[in-house]
Amino acid sequence: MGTYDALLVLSFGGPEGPDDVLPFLENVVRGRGVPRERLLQVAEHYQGFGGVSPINGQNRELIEALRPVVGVPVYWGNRNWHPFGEETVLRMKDDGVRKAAVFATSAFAGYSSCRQYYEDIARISVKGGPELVKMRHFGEHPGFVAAMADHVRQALDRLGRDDARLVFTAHSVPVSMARTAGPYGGLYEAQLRRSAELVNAALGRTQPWDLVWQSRSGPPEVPWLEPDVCDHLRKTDARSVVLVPIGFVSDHMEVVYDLDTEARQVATELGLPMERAATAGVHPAFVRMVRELMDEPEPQPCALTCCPPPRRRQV
Ligand SMILES: CC1=C(CCC(=O)O)c2cc3nc(cc4[nH]c(cc5[nH]c(cc1n2)c(C)c5CCC(=O)O)c(CCC(=O)O)c4C)C(CCC(=O)O)=C3C
Ligand SMILES: [Fe+2]
Repeated sequence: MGTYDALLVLSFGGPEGPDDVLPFLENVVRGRGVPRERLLQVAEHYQGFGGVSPINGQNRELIEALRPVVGVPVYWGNRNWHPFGEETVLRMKDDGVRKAAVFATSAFAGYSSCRQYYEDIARISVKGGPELVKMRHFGEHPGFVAAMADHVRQALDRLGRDDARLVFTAHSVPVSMARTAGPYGGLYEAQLRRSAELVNAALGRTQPWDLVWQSRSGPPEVPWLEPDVCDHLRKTDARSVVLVPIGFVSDHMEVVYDLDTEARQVATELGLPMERAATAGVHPAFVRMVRELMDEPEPQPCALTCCPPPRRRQV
């Protein structure tokens, strides 16, 4: 059994009831200069779903699917909500785990999607506890691509039209963060484009596709990646659309609110036929990919200079 004696699924975390919502959001934006109005607005998105983010259920399902496949104990820890990574690592230490593979539930390069997970690992690591080895980016891995391609195919079938345009979406980030992603910059967007191209190719499609952004936050004067998915739907000349949330590995709040609620409403207003492809979730090819990542030679950690944290406004 490889070099790892456990797997740690390291994720974002999400609220599990109405009273969790604000404390969770405060954890997310601690020291990040997200305006209070945005926070309250996002709180409403969560309250619309009974204060429960789908992300925890998705992670529980993923972990159950991983257990029989990875052959070592699987642990779960989050950055922003219970079970916190800090507590999980103490449990791993008690259990005598020596060296754990860390699967961060985020596929691409960038501060929010990669560096911040290294920061989590540094923060939660304890003396005498397990060594935590973060697996590499996987957005271009054949397992991720196969899972997404399958889900796009299913969405195309549901749509039942031959004029569909694939509109890939990912979480917007500040332009400054996109510029400094990866060792040479621009890697978040570059990896997303390659991943989208691979999914398109796996489907045998040669039609053009789009990559657009969603879920922007931050103060309005700070530029974030554009166009926003809803603006894009208003402008597109496509006759029908499949939204493909390539930037997310499971159907969490950004997907069920920003796509299935907001973007859906725009499409309905426009009379634009639209389906949303499922995220990778617990697709068998995606689950197998995690095992394959664990069997690879131990990855070199990203250089400390890549994907630097954004400069924060003083608060
Ligand atoms: C690139 C990226 C991913 C994709 C990679 C990955 O999947 O990791 C991602 C995922 C997620 N983001 C999530 C939730 C939130 N993100 C926020 C804020 C922000 N995200 C950012 C970026 C990203 N975020 C950024 C640059 C900010 C601005 C503040 C900051 O610089 O940090 C805020 C604060 C409110 C708001 O501003 O919207 C919330 C609540 C959830 C959980 C959803 C659930 O509960 O189901 C998930 C999976
Ligand atoms: Fe986010």
